[in-house]
Amino acid sequence: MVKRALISVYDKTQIIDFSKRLIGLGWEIISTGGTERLLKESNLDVISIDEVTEFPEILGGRVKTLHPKIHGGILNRRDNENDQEEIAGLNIESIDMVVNNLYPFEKTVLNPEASRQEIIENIDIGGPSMIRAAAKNYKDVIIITDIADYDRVLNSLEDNSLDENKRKKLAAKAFGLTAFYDSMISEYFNKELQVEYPEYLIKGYRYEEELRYGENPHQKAVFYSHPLENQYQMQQLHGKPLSYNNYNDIKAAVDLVREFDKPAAVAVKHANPCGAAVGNNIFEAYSKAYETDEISIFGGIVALNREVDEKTAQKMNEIFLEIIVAPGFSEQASALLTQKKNLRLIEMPQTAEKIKDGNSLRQSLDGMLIQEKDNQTYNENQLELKTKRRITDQERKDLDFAWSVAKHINSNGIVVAKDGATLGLGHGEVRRVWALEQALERAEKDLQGAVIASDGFFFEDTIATMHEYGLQAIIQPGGSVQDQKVIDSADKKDISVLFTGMRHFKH
Ligand SMILES: NC(=O)c1ncn([C@@H]2O[C@H](COP(=O)(O)O)[C@@H](O)[C@H]2O)c1NC=O
Repeated sequence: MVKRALISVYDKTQIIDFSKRLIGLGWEIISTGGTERLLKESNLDVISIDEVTEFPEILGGRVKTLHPKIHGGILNRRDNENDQEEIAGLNIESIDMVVNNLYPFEKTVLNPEASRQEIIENIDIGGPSMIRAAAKNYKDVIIITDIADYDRVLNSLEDNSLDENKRKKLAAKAFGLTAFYDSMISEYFNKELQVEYPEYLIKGYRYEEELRYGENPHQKAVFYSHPLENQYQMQQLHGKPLSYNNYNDIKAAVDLVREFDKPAAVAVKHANPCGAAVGNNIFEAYSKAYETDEISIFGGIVALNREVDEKTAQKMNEIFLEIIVAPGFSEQASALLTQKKNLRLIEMPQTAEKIKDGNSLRQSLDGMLIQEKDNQTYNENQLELKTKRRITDQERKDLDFAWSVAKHINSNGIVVAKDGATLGLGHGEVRRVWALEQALERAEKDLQGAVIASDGFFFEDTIATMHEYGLQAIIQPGGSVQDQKVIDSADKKDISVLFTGMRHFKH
């Protein structure tokens, strides 16, 4: 029996060559409208889909291959007598290969000019149905959904090596594609309907690259990208490929730098900031962030919310940095920084923009935890000075700055800040007062006029330690049963305590 392939492709790249080789191997080709025309123009012998279905394409192409003659031809079990009798009686001929790629839903959805109608028309129905049918019957039918597989499959046909396992691999890829395709459609509908937490959470990711390793060299790792997300549009301008830890560190640095309107710089180590500052220009911001901790920044990841200029680049070049992320690099800055082989430069316009609303996802136990992004700082109406001592204007600015930084450090977190720069940071301590002690010990500088931010409420021990170091202003959410005790002891020690009414734990 002559083998028959049904070819119906939106993206017609390489389809002529593929079809020629397939015909050369003795196969017959059935094809749909546009694909058929193209192949016929190249003088290839093609059977029109209408000849098989004895039914015209209808509804402007919405129904072309959705027909029992097609699906029966694909789905019949070659080793099942009943199936064979049935299709013979109905004059259905087997289809042994399906070559298909789908209407470009992804591209259409991402096109801001596309109308809703165009988006809907780009939901392929017949394609996924054929793909799934062929993939289900992989024992007898070859399913090709990727242009990159054309040569591989032809080679295997030529040397007779397209065994069941290889066909199963093609089928697994095909089911992955249709699920991925439907995930985008479902996300699009839910977004339009503003359904935040749908009954089934379907998110499709596309394989991007293998990473050298995971958090540690003995762990394998890869990166998958989401087709419809564009919150972090990275373009790597220079340096080695990114590692697994690089991805996480970049996110940590960028999320923090996006808090600020003024020129800002953030240095990150192990996904926690080791220095952050705002300044009148990006050089000043970077210099101040650097001075927080001139040791830890070494080998760190730096994010900036303004273009990197030559002067800043010169200063950055004085030490070893792993990555610099910024909305841009001046020509001179780029020329200087690209001299360093081991430095990676990432351009990301979003470093200069606020984080958009939405959810963050984290895989946990056997599922996925979803929460709204921590996109708020505090509610102005709930901001309350609970103590008697007045806060100076500079302290108020620094409290705001420190509070924004505290949001981005692992809890329990404490930030010591002065003049728009961190002096010391205490992260991820199991006791808050330890985080405070760490931050103060690290500050190592003149603490006169410095302020403290605490991502969660604290007890009297924090006030006692502040007093010991001569610190006089702290910002915190409040909300503890011991709040009054804290306020009383702060008043006794002439310390100002500003309540935000909003907590910022980060785990
Ligand atoms: N409706 C159908 O029966 C149908 N069958 C195949 N398609 C799609 O039509 C495209 C190919 O069309 P053409 O050969 O006319 O250029 C492919 O992307 C294929 O997935 C269909 N189109 C959409 O659902």
